[in-house]
Amino acid sequence: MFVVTAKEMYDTDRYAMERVGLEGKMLMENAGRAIAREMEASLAENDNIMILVGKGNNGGDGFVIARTLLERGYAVEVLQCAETSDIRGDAAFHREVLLNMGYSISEYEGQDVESLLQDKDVVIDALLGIGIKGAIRPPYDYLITLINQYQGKVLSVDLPSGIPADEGYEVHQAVEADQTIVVQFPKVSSFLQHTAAFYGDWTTVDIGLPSNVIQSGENQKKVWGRRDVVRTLPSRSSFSHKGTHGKGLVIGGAVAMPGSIAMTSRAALRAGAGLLTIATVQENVTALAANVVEATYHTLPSQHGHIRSLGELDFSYDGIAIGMGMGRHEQAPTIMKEALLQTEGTLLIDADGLYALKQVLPSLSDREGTTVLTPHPGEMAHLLGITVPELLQRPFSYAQSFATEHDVYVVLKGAFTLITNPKGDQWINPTGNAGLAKGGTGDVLSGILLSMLMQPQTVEEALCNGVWIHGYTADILIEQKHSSYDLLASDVIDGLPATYRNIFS
Ligand SMILES: NC(=O)C1=CN([C@@H]2O[C@H](COP(=O)(O)OP(=O)(O)OC[C@H]3O[C@@H](n4cnc5c(N)ncnc54)[C@H](OP(=O)(O)O)[C@@H]3O)[C@@H](O)[C@H]2O)[C@@H](O)CC1
Ligand SMILES: [K+]
Repeated sequence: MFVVTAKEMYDTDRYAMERVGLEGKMLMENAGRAIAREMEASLAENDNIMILVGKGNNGGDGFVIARTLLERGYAVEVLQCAETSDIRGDAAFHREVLLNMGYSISEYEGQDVESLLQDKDVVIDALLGIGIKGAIRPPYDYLITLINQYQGKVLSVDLPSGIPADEGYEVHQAVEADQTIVVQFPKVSSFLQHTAAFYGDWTTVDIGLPSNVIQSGENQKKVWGRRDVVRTLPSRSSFSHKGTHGKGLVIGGAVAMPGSIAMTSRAALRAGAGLLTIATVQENVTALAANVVEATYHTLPSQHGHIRSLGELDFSYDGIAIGMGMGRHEQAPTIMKEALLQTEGTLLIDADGLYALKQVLPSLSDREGTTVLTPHPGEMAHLLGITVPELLQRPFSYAQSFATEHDVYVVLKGAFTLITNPKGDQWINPTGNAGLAKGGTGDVLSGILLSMLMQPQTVEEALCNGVWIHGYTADILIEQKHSSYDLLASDVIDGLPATYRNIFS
């Protein structure tokens, strides 16, 4: 499923009209009818419905929705919140059709909308769509405030009015929808931390727009769904052996932090790694060996409880993960630089490793092999030299510029984990829940990703599948046995068998 910006949506619209021959009126008809059909699932037969219609094409959709619902017998009142002379083009056309069918339209002229809403069960918000620019102007500011005070159900058309399609905007005022019916493609703002909640539950409707424009465009954004996982996750040959499933190495840990590396390693093994070696400080090996019995160990020289150097470490592995529980200390950048230069194959860098990386960033360009960074917003902001709020305003652009500049894959963790490849293509992961906001879940993700990177699939597939599996496992655990309060990172490791059984069933 493609995720689009306002520009991509307008380009597609133009292409459909100018090149394909789908008229704007027809698209609006398709949109309004499909949205009305979808909304019916949330409506009761005798609901009193108010549609608030704005001046642009979002309002145009509103006229079609009104007509469709009226024809189906619903009690619908249409409140046009713009001057008739300001309504133009396809929206004006569908306004006329509504009137020609014998239905009436009330115009907003400063009347008491609050009391008009009092006897309504549902408000349909068709005030503003992807054409919004700047701070909300009257009368929409007042109407949005009223909608948000209103106690009944609020259904938004395409976007909750006031929310732009794109990233990079501060939102001061917007409709808090219970449900949003999105035209054709989800917009970027449904995956941003500060705007997603305004959408409520959202779903898309197909209005017959072609996807060629987006498919042929640069820097595509897609949601990675269950079907993608089932399609790409390699099943195992009965003739495979442990070497076929990847020989991995995890470098990290310190005396004060033995848990991280244990979780990464257990997760990697559970997720399917064939062989795993843990390289860590000698003080931790005995305890770790009792905990992760399937791994082999390489002891590293230590100083003050952390890794002093990588010593005689052998780097010939199918995949290497570094950084978890390593600590932030003086030797860390030198260790990181060595790992960057010595690892010929795939190198995944997480946690403290990312802080060390910041100091040796130029070495990234000396690498031939695949590099994967798995930062949370704090780590990503540190790497970019910006603040977390700045990053969260534009996570898509920042992840993209970093990935393309440094020729790396970036897995930016968050409520909507974003995977970016070095070309700048992006995938959004829809799985996961608040239970994952707990220490150790990042270590577990690194382990799953390390394992995935060693299986026969592309790097993109490995990362998207790994992130999906991690989130999905947490979702199943919350649904069946845990809650978002008590879920632990190690529960996610223990939940992996059920996930695999489910995917391959
Ligand atoms: N393929 C597609 O794309 C299809 C799209 N479709 C639908 O069309 C929608 C996009 O329509 P659109 O372009 O007319 O924009 P939309 O948001 O309705 O209105 C913008 C108007 O609002 C105003 N305005 C702007 N900012 C403002 C503010 N801050 N505060 C107050 N007012 C503000 C501004 O007027 P201005 O005040 O600048 O004169 C402008 O004229 C889209 O979301 C979808 O629902 C479907 O019908 C079919 C296929
Ligand atoms: K809207």
